[in-house]
Amino acid sequence: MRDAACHVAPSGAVGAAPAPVLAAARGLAFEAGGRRLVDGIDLEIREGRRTVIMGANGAGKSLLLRLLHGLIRPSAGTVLWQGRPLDRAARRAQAMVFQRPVMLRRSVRANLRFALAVRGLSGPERAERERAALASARLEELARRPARVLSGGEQQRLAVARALACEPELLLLDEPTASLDPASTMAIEEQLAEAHARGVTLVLVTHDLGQARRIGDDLVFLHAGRVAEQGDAARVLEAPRSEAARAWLSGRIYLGPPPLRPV
Ligand SMILES: Nc1ncnc2c1ncn2[C@@H]1O[C@H](COP(=O)(O)OP(=O)(O)OP(=O)(O)O)[C@@H](O)[C@H]1O
Repeated sequence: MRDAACHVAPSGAVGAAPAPVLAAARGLAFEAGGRRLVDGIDLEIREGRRTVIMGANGAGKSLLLRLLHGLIRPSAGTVLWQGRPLDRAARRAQAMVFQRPVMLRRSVRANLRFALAVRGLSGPERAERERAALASARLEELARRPARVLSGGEQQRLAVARALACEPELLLLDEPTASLDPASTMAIEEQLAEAHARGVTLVLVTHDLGQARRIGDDLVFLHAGRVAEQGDAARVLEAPRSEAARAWLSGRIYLGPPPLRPV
């Protein structure tokens, strides 16, 4: 990942070649309502890394995630996937999990089946992925229950398992544990740890400092639609260099520049 002058090597990899860049943003901007909400973002997501995105409410974290996933089109700049502009095939190599799980009005099992059906898998392979997803979400006992009656934590475990069942190379998560209790949060983090161990690259938006410490390899701190700071997660959390990150991490309210730019 990089800002104006900062390239971040994978942590602990002194002298080792950095992992290849999987996804990148180049001069990424998004405008709406006469304001530039995301402004000039440059970053690189490296294969197998866990990147945490933090910043105050309204800093542009969700917009950045949506831009990276191709859900919204940038007003300027580009999202690259393995060095090429993001296209349909690249989007299929990604999955996204939202703060509020989006469940079909069907059973837990049918939600998994629906996600897998569009992937052109053989019957046995679909059945195996379905079994593995139910196990990783610890929902075997609830497989026949309507997904929408599950608790918030159960639904989010299902959402993560469903996204991972499609075997994405990159999983983007937008505050997946924001409304969950510590036990449910830990269950989601275990799913993410398993996925990471299998080589899935993770990008996670969170306000939870403990979670950022537990999960983050790299950290991108946004302020007013721009990257205020990025680097090794432990370093940014312990010794932030930007005033925006310093203020936020110490619980102060920072209203300093740059404001969201009118366009
Ligand atoms: N389609 C849109 N049209 C106009 N403004 C928008 C649009 N989408 C987002 N915004 C605004 O852009 C800013 C950034 O939104 P975003 O959802 O990315 O923030 P965030 O950092 O994820 O915040 P939070 O931590 O509260 O979830 C907010 O001020 C929001 O109101």
